Amino acid sequence: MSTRDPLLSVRDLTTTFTTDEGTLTAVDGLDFDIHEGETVCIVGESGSGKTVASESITRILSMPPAHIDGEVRFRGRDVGALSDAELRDLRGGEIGHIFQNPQDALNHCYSVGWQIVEAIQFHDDVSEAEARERAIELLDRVGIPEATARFDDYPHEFSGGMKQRVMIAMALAPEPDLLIADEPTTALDVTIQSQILDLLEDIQEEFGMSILFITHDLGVVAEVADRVLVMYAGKLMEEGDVYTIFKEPAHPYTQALMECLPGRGESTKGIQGSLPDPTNPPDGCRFADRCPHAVEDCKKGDQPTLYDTGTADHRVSCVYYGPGYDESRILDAELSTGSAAGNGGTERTGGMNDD
Ligand SMILES: Nc1ncnc2c1ncn2[C@@H]1O[C@H](COP(=O)(O)OP(=O)(O)OP(=O)(O)O)[C@@H](O)[C@H]1O
Ligand code: NI
Repeated sequence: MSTRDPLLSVRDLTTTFTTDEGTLTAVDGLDFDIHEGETVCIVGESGSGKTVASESITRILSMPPAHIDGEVRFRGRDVGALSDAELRDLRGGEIGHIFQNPQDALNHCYSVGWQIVEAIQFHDDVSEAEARERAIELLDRVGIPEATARFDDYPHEFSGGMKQRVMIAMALAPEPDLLIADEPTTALDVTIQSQILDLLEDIQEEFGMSILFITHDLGVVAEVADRVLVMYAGKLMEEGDVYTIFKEPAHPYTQALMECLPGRGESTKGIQGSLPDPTNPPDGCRFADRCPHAVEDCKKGDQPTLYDTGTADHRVSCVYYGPGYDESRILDAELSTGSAAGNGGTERTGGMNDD
């Protein structure tokens, strides 16, 4: 990794909600960077805080109920210090967002063409005719057939995959430097899903933007990521480049996720047990209750610090990588379950998923 300044730098990001059950900590002390042109994936089970983390960056979350602490810098600018108007400019400009459900993000009362025109004009002072022309180019670029003819169609006249393409066109309209994509393909069937992933990849190359991609699907991670952040119960458990994460997953949680990989979709059996109560997280490692390797130290104090594994830019929050422990116990345990990355259908022996 180079020493150039990151495009986005997030430090000690902590987002809490006030609920009837008490303070719910959705994201707890998250640190990460995104460099220019890079695709960073946040992966983790439902409820681990992926969406809240990504929506805390540009503060899409309404505040209150959310309370956001920590530091977010975009191109060196302190995002936390921006006014509401500046935040709106940031969201409609340098940072684009696409969501799982284009249904919710598109306005049913306007043609898709005009929604893109609006997105262009929000950012650029161009004539309506020019914005219209650019909107058609964008629709064409994201693979809407007969873009000119479809400009005046309403969202309901598009299929799910086509609607997602329209959303991508809208997000691209202001030529963002960072695109935040929160489960953008989860609602789509597998064929359409891979077309959309290919589209995002092509567009990224063409526009040179960075992508923060959120998914619970390691299959998708393998396809799109340069670097991976594994989140669990609001904490960063492991980070590394995509090859390292798939070849040498270091955290028992990451290893457990890998084991769910072949059954992509509904058939995934998942990891036994469930996430801890976010209003009352346990001491020690948040995953300790579900971890086959947990020892007493894992249930004491704070979440372990992120230890270097010895592989470049690979860090893991697990006591076994700290002083006095032998990490080979974890790494070898992983090896014995066979290569998890994409071999498909391997029945595993022993451990977490056994009933
Ligand atoms: N507005 C809110 N008020 C209270 N709690 C919230 C709110 N939004 C999210 N949470 C809680 O924050 C935690 C993290 O939620 P988040 O949606 O970020 O998870 P996720 O990793 O994106 O999950 P999924 O894969 O299901 O999208 C969860 O416990 C969730 O219930
Ligand atoms: Ni989410």
